[in-house]
Amino acid sequence: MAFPARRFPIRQPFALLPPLQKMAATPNITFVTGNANKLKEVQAILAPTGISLVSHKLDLPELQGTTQSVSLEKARHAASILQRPVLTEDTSLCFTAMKGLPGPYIKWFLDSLGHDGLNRMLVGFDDKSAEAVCTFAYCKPGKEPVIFEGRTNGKIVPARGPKDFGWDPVFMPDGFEQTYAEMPKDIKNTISHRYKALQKVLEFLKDPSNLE
Ligand SMILES: O=c1[nH]c(=O)c2ncn([C@@H]3O[C@H](COP(=O)(O)OP(=O)(O)OP(=O)(O)O)[C@@H](O)[C@H]3O)c2[nH]1
Ligand SMILES: [Mg+2]
Repeated sequence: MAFPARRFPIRQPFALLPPLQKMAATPNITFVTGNANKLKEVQAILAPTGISLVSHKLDLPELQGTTQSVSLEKARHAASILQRPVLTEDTSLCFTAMKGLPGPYIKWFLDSLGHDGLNRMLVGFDDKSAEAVCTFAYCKPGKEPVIFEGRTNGKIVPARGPKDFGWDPVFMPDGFEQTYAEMPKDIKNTISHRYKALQKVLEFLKDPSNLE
């Protein structure tokens, strides 16, 4: 199995996960998101599989609750509006020192406080560790969604790198000296919370009975 060449500094041996494989049958998937950067990453990660992704932009209500409950409700809602099977995604950024907060509310913390504010939230704590969590949910209209989670551990650092995607500049994954924003996209897309969750989505999609 070919692995991407290492073109980035690492602090410790770190195994890159394998690229996703071409699928025998390639379903059409409706991915519902209002976030263009998420869509680009999902398209890039799924490219080797042959799956064709139809994207649909909906501004879905997001209930308060755990990462899982927010994801489940987003998927139920999207399937009910579009009346077809859908894939949705919700991303959390969980600070260990804050017992998992901001978690699913990271979007609002980031919008209000910016990168500097996210760092300042941790000033009183020695522990700067955080977990990026991606939760996909697949749902058919009227049925219960199935969820798939991917997690990547790292720490919160002063912003470094391009600022075009969310909190990427302040998240440095464990084993790397670069933030998500600084590292090449093809590296982020092989270690990220999103990549790990999509691996599980693909396992599920390989079973045709799950798509009926
Ligand atoms: O630096 C980042 N690297 C990532 O890999 C990543 N994935 C999501 N995000 C941001 O985290 C919040 C999640 O909120 P979120 O899951 O509700 O997304 P969203 O509302 O933008 O889209 P969607 O809900 O329509 O899919 C939003 O601010 C996203 O921009 C990321 N930031
Ligand atoms: Mg959202």
